[in-house]
Parts: sequence; C-alpha cells; structure tokens
Amino acid sequence: MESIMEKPMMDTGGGMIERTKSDQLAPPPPPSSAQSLSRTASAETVLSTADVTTTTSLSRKSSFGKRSASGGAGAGGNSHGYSSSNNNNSHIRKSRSAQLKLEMEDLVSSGAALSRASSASLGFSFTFTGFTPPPQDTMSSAELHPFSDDDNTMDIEAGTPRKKLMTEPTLPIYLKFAEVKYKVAVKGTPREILSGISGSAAPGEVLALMGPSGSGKTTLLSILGGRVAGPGDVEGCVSYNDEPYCKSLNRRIGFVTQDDVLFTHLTVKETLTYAALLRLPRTMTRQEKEERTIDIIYELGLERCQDTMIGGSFVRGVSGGERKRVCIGNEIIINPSLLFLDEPTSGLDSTTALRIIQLLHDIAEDGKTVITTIHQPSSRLFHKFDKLILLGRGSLLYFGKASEAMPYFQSIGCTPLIAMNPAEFLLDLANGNTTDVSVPSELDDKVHMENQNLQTNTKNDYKPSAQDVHEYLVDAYENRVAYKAKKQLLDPLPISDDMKTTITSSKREWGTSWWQQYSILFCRGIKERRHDYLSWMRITQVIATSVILGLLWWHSDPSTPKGLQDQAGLLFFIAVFWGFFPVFTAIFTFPQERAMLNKERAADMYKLSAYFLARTTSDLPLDLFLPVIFMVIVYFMAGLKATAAHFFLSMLTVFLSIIAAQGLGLAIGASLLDIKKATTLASVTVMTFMLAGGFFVKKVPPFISWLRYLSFNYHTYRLLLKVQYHPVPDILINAIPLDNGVTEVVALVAMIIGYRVLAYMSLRRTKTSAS
Ligand SMILES: Nc1ncnc2c1ncn2[C@@H]1O[C@H](COP(=O)(O)OP(=O)(O)OP(=O)(O)O)[C@@H](O)[C@H]1O
Repeated sequence: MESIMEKPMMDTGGGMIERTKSDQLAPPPPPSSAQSLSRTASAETVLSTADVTTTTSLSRKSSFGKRSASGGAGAGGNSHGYSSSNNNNSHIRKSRSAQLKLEMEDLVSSGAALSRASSASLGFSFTFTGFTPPPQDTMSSAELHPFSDDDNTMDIEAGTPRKKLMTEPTLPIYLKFAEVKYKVAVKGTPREILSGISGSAAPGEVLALMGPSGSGKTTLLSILGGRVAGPGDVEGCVSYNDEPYCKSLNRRIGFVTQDDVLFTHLTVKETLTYAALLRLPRTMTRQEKEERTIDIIYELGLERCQDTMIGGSFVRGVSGGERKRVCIGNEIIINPSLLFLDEPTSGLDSTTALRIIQLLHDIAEDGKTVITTIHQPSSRLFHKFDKLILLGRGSLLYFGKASEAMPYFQSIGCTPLIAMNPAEFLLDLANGNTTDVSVPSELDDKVHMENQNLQTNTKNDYKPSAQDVHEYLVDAYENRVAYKAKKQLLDPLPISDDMKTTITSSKREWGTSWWQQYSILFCRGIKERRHDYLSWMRITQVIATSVILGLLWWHSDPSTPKGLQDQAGLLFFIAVFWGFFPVFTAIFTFPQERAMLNKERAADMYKLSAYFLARTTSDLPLDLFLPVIFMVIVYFMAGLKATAAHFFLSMLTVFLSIIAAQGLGLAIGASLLDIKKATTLASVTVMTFMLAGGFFVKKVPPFISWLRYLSFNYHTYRLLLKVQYHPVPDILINAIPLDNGVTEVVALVAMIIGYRVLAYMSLRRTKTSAS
C-alpha cells in the first residue's frame, strides 16, 4: 500500500507539483492564451511587480529545497505514507523545486505578456476602486512567516528560533463536490440549508469557504469532511480522487471543529502525546510517536506553554491562539491528506490569525488539501487563500481562484466605491448590502421599476433589497460561471487508477491494538480526572461528613434494642450515602464527554469498547479512595465490630454498592446524553431505591414490594447487617430472611454488569458524525 501511495510522488517527481495546481481539475488548456490565463491568478501579483523572485508562490514553493527530513516523524512502512527515507524526501523536494523553477520560467516566457496585461488591468481597476493590491511585499518578515518559514525565523512570542513546519508526503487527495444540497425539517417544514454547491480543491491548495453567519459554511464543511451529523438529507456528489467517501478515509482526514474540544486538565504536551499515541500508525514506535509530538509542539510554536494545562471555564489555561494551535496540532499530527478547519481564526487577533493561515499555507504546500471556513478575514489573510467559495443564504455566489473574485464581481457590475478590504466587500455583497458599492444597471433598473410601480421615489428607495441583490448574484453566477465550473468537475482527474483505488481498497485501520487503546485511554482518564477526585474540597467534604457521623454515633452500643436500631440506621445511611454519590458523579461522564467522544470516534481514534472500559475503570481507583477514608473514620468512631474481617467485609460491601451505583449513573447518562434530563431521572430513581431500601417502610404492599430487588441500597444494607450481626435480629430485616448473603452479592454483581452493558449499548446506538 505504501508503494502505491508514494508512487505518484516518487515516480513523477516534479509532476506532483503540477498536480497540485488548481487547474488540474480543468481539461488541458489550449496553448498560449488559455495557458497563461490559467496561471495568471497565481502569478499576477508577482508579474505586476515584475520581480519573479519575490513572488509568494515561488518563495513558498522554493522553501521545499531548504528543508531537512524530520527525525522523529518519518517512520517507514506505514499506511499513511510516512516516508521512511530522508533521501527520498529530499529527492521529492528537489524534484518539486526543480519543477517549480521550470514552471516559473515557462510562465515568465510564455504567459508573461498576457499575465502582465491582465495584472495591469486588474491593478488599474483595483486602484480605481480603492482596492489595494496584495500587501505581501510590505509585510514584516515575522508576519510573512508566521510560525516559521525557514530555519532562522524567530517566534515573535517566544523569541526563539523555529523550525519550518514540515510534513511527509501523503496520498494526495483531490476533493470534488457537485450540486451539494442539504435539507432539514424545521417544525415539519423542509428547509434548504444548502442549495446545489459545486466546487473542488486540489492538493497544494487552500480553499476558503466564506459567507455571512448562517450562510451554510459549517454545514458544507461537515458534508465535505464526511462529518455531517443530524437529521438532514444530503444530496449531490462528493468525491475524493473521484471515489465516494468511505470509512477508511477517516484516517486521512483532519477535522478541526469550530469549538475547541480538548480536555481541560491535560497539558498541551499531554494532549498532543495522547493524540499521537492513539492516532499514529502501529508501525511507529512509541518513541517515534513522542518525537513527532515534540516536533509538532516546536513547529506550532507551543514549546513555551507545553506544560501548561489547556484550561477551561473554571481553570485558567493556555491562550485562545495557543488553544487553537493545539486543536490544529491534534489533527496535523497524523499528517492528513485532507485538512478541514472550521473558523480556525475566530476570536484571534490579526497577527495570530495570520500565523495560523500561514501555517495552513505551509501544510498545503506540502501536498495536502486544506479547506477552511473563515468569517471575516483581513485583506492580508484573504490573499493567502488559493481558492474561494462565497456562500449567501446557502447558495453559491462565487467559486474560483480567490485572486479572481474581485475581478469577477466587477465584471458583473459590483464594484467597491471606497477603499475596502476585499473580504469585507464580498461579505457585504453576500449579505445583500450595497452601501458604498456600485450597483449593476440590471439591478438598478429592477429597483427603479419596482419603485415606480409602488409610486415611492424617495432617493433611499433606490437601494436594492438584500433579496434582490442575493437573487442577482445567484443568477449571475449560474449564468456566467456555474456551467463552466460544473463541466470542469466532470473531467477525469489526472491521476493514476492506483491512486483512486488506494482510497477505496484500504481497510479501516486502528492506530493501535485494542489493549493499547485501553491502556492509553485509562492513563488519560486518570490524568484528566485526578484533579477532581483529589481536590481538597471533596476530601474535606468526605472527612467532615464521616467525623460528624462518627460523633453522632460515637461508640454506639448494639446490645440494647434502641442501640441496635441506631446502629442499623448508621449502616443504612452508609448504604445510601455511597449509593447516592457515585450515581450523581457518573451521570455526567458521557454527556460531558459527548463532544470529545464524537470527535474522536469520527476520527477512528479507538474502538468504543476500549474507550468505554477505560472510561469506567479509570474512575475506579479514585472512586474507591474516598470511601476508604470515610470507612476508617466512621467505622471505628461509631464502635462497629472492630475486627479486620468485619471491617474489610464492610468495606467490600461498600465497594460493591459504589460500583453498582456508578453503573446506574453511567446507564442513565449514556441513554439520555443530556445532563438536565439525566439528573432528573437519577434523582427520582435514587429516591425510589432509597425508600425501597428496607429501612423506612417495613410493611411494603405486595404489588410494589418487588421494587426493593432493584434497589442496590436494599442489598447493601442487608449485607452490612449480615456482616455486623449473626444472626441478624428479626426486627432489623423485613419478612425476607437473610441467609449467607450470597443472594445480595449476586444481585449487586448483576447490577454492576447489567447497568454497564445497558450504558454501552446506549452509547453504541448514539450516532457519531462520521458513522
Ligand atoms: N440540523 C439543523 N436544523 C435546523 N437548522 C439547521 C441545522 N443545521 C444547520 N441549520 C441552519 O442552517 C444555517 C447554516 O448553518 P451553518 O452552521 O452551516 O452556518 P455558518 O455559515 O457556518 O454560520 P456561522 O458562521 O455563524 O458559524 C443556519 O441558519 C442554521 O441555523
């Protein structure tokens, strides 16, 4: 499989770069004019300055030649195309650089005239409208090379030199999508969220999805990434190297969600290490995976905060930008062929945002396909995108090269009248806002006629409505561009059949064995939750409760009927206390981790059974730590039978009760996956079990007496009585005699297993976005 994946890159050498160009999805253009036109976009900035060596594309691409292979990252012989050979890598890079050099020379000689003319004309119209040309030349080196761009670049924040982000070759994946529609039923009425979106992205490109809030960017990104969740109907065609989506693709896709889904109490390094251990292929050793983590930390400029906790609402942790970089690190650590990002720059300052987009650029230029949604990019960010999709109310307003978006809108009569960030201009248009924008005569006439019909002719009324603008833009795209774009999508890809079949033929694979998954998740669980369990608040709570109980039952005497009743009350309280607490701790487990579970299962990080078992067992040592403190204090203060056998049997009974109660909490949480509903159901259940526990009501009506058998309080209480008294006095137990306690132990063990099976089945039923 490795050879198949690497073949296109190895065999063709520089040919790989040719494929990464955006025009690969188009049919071979006719010579001269078409050729130079297709190249104009990427080179126009450069050619207009007549200085090829300062071009963004050339400087970006030529950096290949400078890189060295990463020691830790290159594990050979794995299914993800991690190169085993540094020589091979450098050979590929050299070939790519050589190819680019040739390409640029070719570009300069054959297409320069037309490109210059085209650039000049664009330059004229931009200047006229106040639009400033791409400002790369004026940026400081730090801005140009956000995290790193060559080995000598300094990290602005850390003030330390940084390595260039370097990834190994992977299977290049061409993404095409045609007529993608998405409908949901809102209160019984179908609502179209996306109406026929078509486009493509090739390896080496960054495709930006832009549009106003609610225009459908996230929905489209989720569909393209195979992560659409929810009740909606998806129509249309999405293909990866001309093949439909299949589960084995999950391991080639990185998906950074809009909300940062991270564990609060893990450090940056721990977070990335666990991701590496779980996601990187089995062929890599643990040491190689850890080395890769270090590389990623270094490459993302996270070394200063690598030992800082991620943090959350209640815990101070890393900054927003660092958090976002950790999320990106979590995905790029697997060296994905396709990287999807949902608003990676939202909430970040412009410098950090630029650094993140530059990082995406670096990733793309290593042959990955990058698709990102973006809300309101600055003009500097905007010029970093290769391709652009502009959405408005779920419809496609533009798909094409980002650099050709402004000329396109000018060609349909929409031109900014003042100096404007192109992204701001496009978003205004997508919102139907034509303030400071020249309106096409077609739209002007329509408004004029509408106003005449309505006989309102105040000046303001001449502004077209948002609906009119939207319809005009949709029609304009449909009539002028869509047909051509869709036709190009039908063209077969210039890739070998091997590359196509690699996607469908490769089996769904797990990064590690089941047992390794279990042990990694177990350790991660302990690390994440040790803070909760060992918090002084909880320890104080348990110690305070046990001391109060010990004082109230101080050296209780069971030789008198009253003393016996009192001691039985204490035993019942212990049964209830250690039945109540674990239920309410456990119901939060799965609802709280739902987002993380969805995300990680969608990425095929582990089997659900490994996660479930690790999640439920990693809580145990910590869950059993507090009851030990409790029992030691209460048992001896209250004067219960002071022999080792009695104490340890009582302790064991409490443990059984805790594990059974935990199972109930897990089952309720997993079946409802909603904290409010789960808390309500749990409180009713726990109260019922407590009342049926055999202490409060002695004469339970026969038609409801069966309820006690479901109550773990009932079984725990009877076992605690059995341990303390031989034989158990009749006044303490109901009509049902207590023999040797085996029935109670069996009932508790059945609950321990039964509730957990129920919880597991409920989780299995829950659909993840990628399943
Ligand atoms: N399952 C659903 N049920 C009902 N409405 C939905 C559903 N999914 C998406 N929508 C609606 O579809 C529209 C597009 O949502 P989407 O999240 O894709 O927008 P967006 O462009 O990403 O917005 P933002 O930039 O604010 O994140 C919104 O109006 C949203 O309310």
